[in-house]
Formats: sequence, C-alpha cells, structure tokens
Amino acid sequence: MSVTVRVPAKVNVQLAVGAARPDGFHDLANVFLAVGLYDEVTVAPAEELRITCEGPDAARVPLDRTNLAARAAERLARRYGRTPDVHIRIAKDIPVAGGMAGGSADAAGALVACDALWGTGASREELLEICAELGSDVPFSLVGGAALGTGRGERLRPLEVGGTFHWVFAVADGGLSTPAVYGEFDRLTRGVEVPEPAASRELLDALAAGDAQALAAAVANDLQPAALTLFPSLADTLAAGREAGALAALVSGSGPTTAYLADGPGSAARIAEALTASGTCRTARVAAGPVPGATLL
Ligand SMILES: C[C@](O)(CO)[C@H](O)COP(=O)(O)OP(=O)(O)OC[C@H]1O[C@@H](n2ccc(N)nc2=O)[C@H](O)[C@@H]1O
Ligand SMILES: Nc1ncnc2c1ncn2[C@@H]1O[C@H](COP(=O)(O)OP(=O)(O)OP(=O)(O)O)[C@@H](O)[C@H]1O
Repeated sequence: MSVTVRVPAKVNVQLAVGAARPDGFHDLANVFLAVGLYDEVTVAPAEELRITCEGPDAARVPLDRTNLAARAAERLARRYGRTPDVHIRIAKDIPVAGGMAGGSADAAGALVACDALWGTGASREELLEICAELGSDVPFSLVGGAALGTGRGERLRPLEVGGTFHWVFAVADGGLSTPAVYGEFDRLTRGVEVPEPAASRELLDALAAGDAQALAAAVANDLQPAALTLFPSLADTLAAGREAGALAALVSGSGPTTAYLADGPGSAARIAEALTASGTCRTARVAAGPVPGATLL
C-alpha cells in the first residue's frame, strides 16, 4: 500500500519585507501564486523512516532527517503517538534551493500523504499548524492557488484570481541560501527606515481580473536587490528575459531562480527558448498558475 501526493512550486508575485523582528524573522506581505511545476511525494510502510529522491537535482537533496519531508512525517507521527516508519520517495521536478519552495512542497506532500496512509484524520487546521512549524512557506504549499501570507508568511488569506497567468522560470547554476538572502536584505537596509509590509491594491486587483499587463506593472520583490548582490549574474538573465519579450522579469522569492511573466503560452515558449539560448541560465521551464496545492493522486 502506498499514497502519492502531488505538490506545486510557488512564485511570489509580491514580496514586501519589513524590518527584522526580535526572533530574526521578517514580517511579510507575501503574495503567493502556485504554479504547475510539481514534486510527487510517495509514502509506503517500511521498517524505519527512509528517504529516496529521483530527478535531475536529486543529488542536492539531503536524504537524512534534515529533509523537510522527513521532519513532516516525524511531527505528524509524534502528535499521533506512533513511529514514522515510512519510506518517503520524492520525485523532484522543482529546482532545489531556487526560491520556489521545493523543500516546503515536499514537507506539505509528506504530511498529507502520511495523514492518508496512517488514517490519522487530522483536521485542516492541525495540518496547517504543523506546516507553519516546519517553515514559513509550507502552509502555502498545502493550500496552493493564490494567497496573501502575513506574519512570516505562514498566516494565509486565499486570493481570488480571474484567469491563468503564464510564466517562464530560468533556473540558475547553483543555489542561494534563504537566511543568507534575508541577512543581505538586513545589511542593505541598515540605517534605513523599513516600512511596514503591505500588499499592493493594484496587484490584488490585477490578480482578481486575470490581467497579465496590470500584474506585470505591479509585481515587486523586496529581496531582489539582496539576491542580485549575492548572485550578480542574475542581472544578465533578467535582461535576457526582458529582451525576449517578458511583460515582467523578477527574482523568484529568495532566488536564484528568476521568473518571467508572458502574455500567453506561445510567448512563454518563445521566452523560454530565448533564455536557454542566451547562455545566462542552466535551463528554462514554462509553467502556468494558479494551480491547486497538495493533492492526493
Ligand atoms: C523567501 C520566501 O521563500 C518567500 O516566500 C520565504 O520567506 C522563505 O520561507 P522558508 O524557506 O519557508 O523559510 P523558513 O524555513 O521559515 O526560514 C528560513 C530562514 O529565512 C529567514 N526568514 C524566513 C521567513 C521570514 N518571514 N523571515 C525571515 O527572515 C530566517 O533567516 C529563517 O531562519
Ligand atoms: N525535500 C527537500 N527538497 C529540497 N531541499 C531540501 C529538502 N529538505 C531539505 N532541503 C534543504 O533545504 C535547502 C533549500 O531547498 P529548497 O529547494 O526548499 O529551497 P527554496 O526553494 O529556495 O526554498 P524557499 O523558496 O521556501 O525559500 C536545500 O539546499 C536542502 O539542503
């Protein structure tokens, strides 16, 4: 008996970052959109907790108990007084350490899969609580669609979206550490008054209307200057995407994946081709959103 859950990647269409809090985290206005690049997490009973991973980036995924999927299984097991004796198999298609919440997706996937396998019957609220303990992005991986995340990004309000948005993602050679990018944000804003993060009205309206041109004018990522300082060649990738006709080009979350909004599937395919040919990224992927969150297959 095994259970498989499919979980999407995310792009942050707006990431407004406040000043560092006493606990080191930053308050956010984080507008998430789930996009159709997926990991699949399969769990099956085993002698003991074990993780394997397949896919082009598999070598960069930890297979010990630091893997977020393992931690998710352990937390659910502990809560229900059982042992997490499962084999977790991750079929990884989401770029690793790319700012697309790949690890978070696997955590949400493992949680939903173990809940189904063990018949724990945890409520949605309970699952969301465990997600928030595992990481700021994990609750969104569970719910998908589009949502505004406040607090450190874990408190979600679903957002209405009036259409499908077409994206290209340029995967960089190498990764960026999320804490390092937030740390660089702190360094760059030292001595500066950082405003309270707030979602942009124009951006929420553009999402609700399904209007790609209006969304392109409103997308914003406060972590972008920090990501560019740590990974300067991303400026060349962004320029190549703009030149290829992207409506907007921005760093995805903490990077180094960059995201390009297209005005339809045809132009997305052309932008992806141009980005690949530009030699400024490792590969380019096309994906549309919103799509649902963690889903049992
Ligand atoms: C950049 C984003 O991906 C945008 O969605 C997220 O804010 C990061 O979410 P995540 O990877 O789930 O992050 P977590 O695992 O919760 O935190 C990792 C580290 O990122 C920094 N961090 C994260 C979220 C937040 N609101 N403020 C922070 O300063 C902290 O240094 C923290 O120790
Ligand atoms: N299941 C997992 N898949 C990938 N990386 C994982 C996983 N569990 C733990 N990690 C560790 O987490 C680090 C960040 O990987 P991940 O792919 O989640 O980054 P990310 O997409 O930048 O995350 P986010 O967008 O949420 O900040 C990796 O370098 C790896 O060491």
